[in-house]
Amino acid sequence: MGFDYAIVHVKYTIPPAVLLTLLYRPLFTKLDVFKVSFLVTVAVLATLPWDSYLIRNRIWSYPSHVIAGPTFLDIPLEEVFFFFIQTYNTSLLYLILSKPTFQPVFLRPARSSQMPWKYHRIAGQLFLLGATLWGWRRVHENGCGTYTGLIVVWAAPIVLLQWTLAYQFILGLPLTNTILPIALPTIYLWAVDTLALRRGTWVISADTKYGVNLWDGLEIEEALFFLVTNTLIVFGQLAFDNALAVLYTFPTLFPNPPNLPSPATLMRALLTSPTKYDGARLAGLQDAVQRLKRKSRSFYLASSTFPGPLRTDLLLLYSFCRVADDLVDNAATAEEAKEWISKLHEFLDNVYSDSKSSRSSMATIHAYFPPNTRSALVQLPVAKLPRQPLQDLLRGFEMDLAFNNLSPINSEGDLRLYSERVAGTVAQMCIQLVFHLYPSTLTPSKQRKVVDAGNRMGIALQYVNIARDISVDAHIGRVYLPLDWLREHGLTYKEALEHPSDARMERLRTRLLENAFSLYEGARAAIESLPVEARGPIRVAVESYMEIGRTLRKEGYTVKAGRATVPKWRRLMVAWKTLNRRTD
Ligand SMILES: CC(C)=CCC/C(C)=C/CC/C(C)=C/CC/C(C)=C/[C@@H]1[C@@H](COP(=O)(O)OP(=O)(O)O)[C@]1(C)CC/C=C(\C)CC/C=C(\C)CCC=C(C)C
Repeated sequence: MGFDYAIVHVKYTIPPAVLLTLLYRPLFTKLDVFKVSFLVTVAVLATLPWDSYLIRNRIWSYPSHVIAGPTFLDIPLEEVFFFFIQTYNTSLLYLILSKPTFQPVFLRPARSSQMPWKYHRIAGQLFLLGATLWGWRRVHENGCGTYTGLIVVWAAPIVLLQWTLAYQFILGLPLTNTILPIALPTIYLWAVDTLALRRGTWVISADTKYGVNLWDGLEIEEALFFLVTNTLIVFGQLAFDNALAVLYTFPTLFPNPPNLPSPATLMRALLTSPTKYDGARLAGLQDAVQRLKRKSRSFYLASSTFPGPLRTDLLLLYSFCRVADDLVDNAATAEEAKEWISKLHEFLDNVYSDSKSSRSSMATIHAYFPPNTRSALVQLPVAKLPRQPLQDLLRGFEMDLAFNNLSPINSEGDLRLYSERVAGTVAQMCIQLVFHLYPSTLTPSKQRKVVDAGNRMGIALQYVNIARDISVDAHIGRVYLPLDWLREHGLTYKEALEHPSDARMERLRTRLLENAFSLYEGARAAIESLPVEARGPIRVAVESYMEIGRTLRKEGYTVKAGRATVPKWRRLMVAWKTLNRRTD
């Protein structure tokens, strides 16, 4: 009896598990727990009979002085624990590395005659079939290729199934989602194995191995075993995510998908032919991701912390708000801007009208809006959003048009109304989307209170936005600071437009930021009443933006294109701290 194998765990497998858990803990959703538990269960169940066979046939063995003693199906418990912890560690690494990627946009729609990567699929299948036959022969020969053959015969059919179901996803995703989560734990386990074998923790029988080392101390069979098992785990995660992407991306194929889908539902999603994928929806999502990436670094970072289906809806909402705002802002004349707003109102009339068909809405979109904006309108998740905040948002844009050598913002009340319309509404819609996806246990009146707090938070964010953009806005003939504030500081509207960096304007910026932070302080506790899946991500979205306000309050901040910017490393720090923090 000994503890060498247990010490390998204490030294090499448990510390990464703790580290990865701490890193991913704030983002760990119920769906992640379900996914990891499912894979761990499958991995342990699939490995036990195989490993038991290997041990009983003395392909490998454990000297009695290195294991504690208890076994299950002749497998030392330390080894059973290894299957569990390896699957857990590799799965968590995959979850962390794949988090920044919005995976649904890597689904490929296909026409029946033209399956993307058809030949890659066939080549992969032939290779894995060939490998299985090759392994089978090595096992039958019962010579030095036996152990390799047993690894291949056991793993290749499972990889073949995973490949057949998810090859498009596997081939399309960035390498950070595929090769990297396989390579990192494999190399790590190769290093651990080198140390363990050198110390004789486990021994491979000389008769059933090739006797070839990848490097001194690492047998080729062991190297293959870790590579193959990590591939099984990551491909398992990818197949699972492929199913989730199909399930949550195509409401016409899967209306109201459950938050925790059953294996049967997942299989149905995986078996859905790519010819049925809605190409327009995928294009809309791709446009939305690119739009967010280009236009808002704060919300782009925050978006990756949201769970999949909520991320989809928020991206589509962002895309609509951005397109509408840009159409109005980039219009050459006030007349043109007004026309865009009335077209957008007509769009809302159409999509919220019971009597108009979706075909007539599409016709309006095609007749009125430029091609590069259409996907944002078509994909707006209207079924999950009330009409009122969208309409108020357009009324906020209308207020922008009233700037004409004059300002429509006379008082602090006007500023608040404007900010409520352009940003309070956005916050209300974000919360509606959260409640739609993750039904809350709060009473309707408490839910309304949360929406009200969200509204105030939206106003706070808009104040920060205005404080950041004083110079940029002055260049386009707008000063959003209330006229009575300007008067209190002896400034006329014209002076404020011409001298946005005047010391008095700086004092007004400080006053606006104070208001922003006081609204923020009053509203932030309500985030903790949101469904648990949304709390951390909403905190990140809010804090990443408020960090711009904190930067503006410090002296000597960096300005890019006339705007204060927060360096990437600081945005990441804020996101990380925020995810781990709780407001009281
Ligand atoms: C994570 C993610 C994808 C979030 C998307 C949020 C979203 C839908 C944002 C829409 C943004 C937008 C283009 C709106 C049009 C009107 C506008 C310009 C509003 C200002 C945004 C600033 O964006 P940006 O800096 O890119 O704008 P400009 O370059 O100046 O054009 C706003 C400041 C509004 C943003 C407000 C929110 C995102 C609301 C945040 C509040 C919550 C999520 C609720 C908090 C909940 C509680 C309970 C307190």
